[in-house]
Amino acid sequence: MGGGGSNPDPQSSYAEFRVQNNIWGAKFLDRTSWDWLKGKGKDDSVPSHLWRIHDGLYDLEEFASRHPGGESWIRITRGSDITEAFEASHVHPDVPEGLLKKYRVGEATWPRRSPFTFHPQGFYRTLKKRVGERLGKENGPTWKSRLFQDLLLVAFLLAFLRAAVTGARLWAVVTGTCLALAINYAHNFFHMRDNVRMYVFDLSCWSSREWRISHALSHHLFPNTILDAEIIMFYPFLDYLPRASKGFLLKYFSRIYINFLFPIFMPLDLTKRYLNAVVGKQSLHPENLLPLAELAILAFSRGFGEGLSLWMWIHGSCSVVFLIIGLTAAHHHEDIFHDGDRPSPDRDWGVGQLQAIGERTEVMGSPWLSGITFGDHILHHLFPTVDAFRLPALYPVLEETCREFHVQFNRFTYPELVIGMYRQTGRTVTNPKIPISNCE
Ligand code: HEM
Repeated sequence: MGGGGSNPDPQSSYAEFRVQNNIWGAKFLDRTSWDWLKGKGKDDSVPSHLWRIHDGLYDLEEFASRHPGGESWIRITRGSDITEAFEASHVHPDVPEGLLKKYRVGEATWPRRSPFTFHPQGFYRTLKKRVGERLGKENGPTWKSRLFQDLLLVAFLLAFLRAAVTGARLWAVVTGTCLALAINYAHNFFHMRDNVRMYVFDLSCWSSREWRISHALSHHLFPNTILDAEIIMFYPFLDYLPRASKGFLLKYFSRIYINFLFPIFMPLDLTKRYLNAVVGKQSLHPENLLPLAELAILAFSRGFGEGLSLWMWIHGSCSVVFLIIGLTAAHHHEDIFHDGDRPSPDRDWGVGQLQAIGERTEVMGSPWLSGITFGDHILHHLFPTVDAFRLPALYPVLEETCREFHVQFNRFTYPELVIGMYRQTGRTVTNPKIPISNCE
């Protein structure tokens, strides 16, 4: 990252190492969420049996199984710095912070590798306090939210049955579209404490368990930096970072050919997961078998060849719809911070989030539309455990705090973000102007 004294050194950072050495071919199977976690642990230099939060070292082994948010969040992050995850996950921090004291075993004497800070009087902590007060005790899913997820699931199941009975490609495409919308919303649920609706995500070729790492712990906490696993998800086909070394193909043609690769990205991820399971590099969990169960149903009703073809149409369409919505949702535009651009002098984590996100004006404040198109993105990034249906009520608090700290959040129309996304793929020059500043 450009600027900022405690930033990770790009040359030694595992994330950068992965971009340069671990992309494709023989190393293809190594590029997983679990590898990102291992790399982060290496970068953070935290003893492998402990967890770091701010400058404290904690032994959370015994606490993990009692963690109200779910055991896995704690287990998978052992041996790393979880400051950002801890701060962002607890909108009511009093109880978690009180509990922490019990598990403190030492002091971390080396600086954090993260570029971000959480000053008690800074932007994020101030905003979080106000948001906590505004929400009251409740931040989990509302009944409307649960109903919405269930309706999206039912739409997928009905379309799937229709495709299985008729064998029609059109119904396979409708099924894939319904699936993409259902998993977009299911992403709201995998950020929360463990719950059954988060597994809707696993009906697709993605895995909620892996996305809790590559998306919740990586992308969400370090958006558009080299610590963001999603920023290099499409490398070497596409590179969103403004690098001078970008070759001719990446610079001029990736914006064209990437569209033709959309249908295969999600099925490729599933293939990688299964291959890694075969070679013993990762284990499969029951929810990872859901796409296979879909294939079995289709093969049973249509025969293997036609069933496989339908399955590919469903997941190819899902991949296209999901990626079109996801890539144009909020993060890629030339006026949005990408690693290498000059960051704001205030390294507050919340300000960093504002710099790396653009809000789409068309869906802002409307959870029914935002939920299926990754809208209300800024508030969702800042408070990922708060239900999508509770976010619109938080805009007045966000706006008031932005005014007070002299920061603003980016707003774009959808066409601006689509055009910006394609232009960003060819950007080679870093942005010296600070997109959002509260210091100059
Ligand atoms: C990797 C780090 C962590 C992550 C990602 C995480 C995630 C979560 C999530 C998703 C929830 C549910 C939030 C909700 O429903 O509002 C939660 C709740 C909670 N977590 Fe964590 N957590 C982490 C670390 C910790 C630690 C270290 C502690 C304390 C030692 C802790 C204590 C709690 C408590 C007490 C709650 C319940 C809070 C409430 O109901 O208001 N968490 N956590």
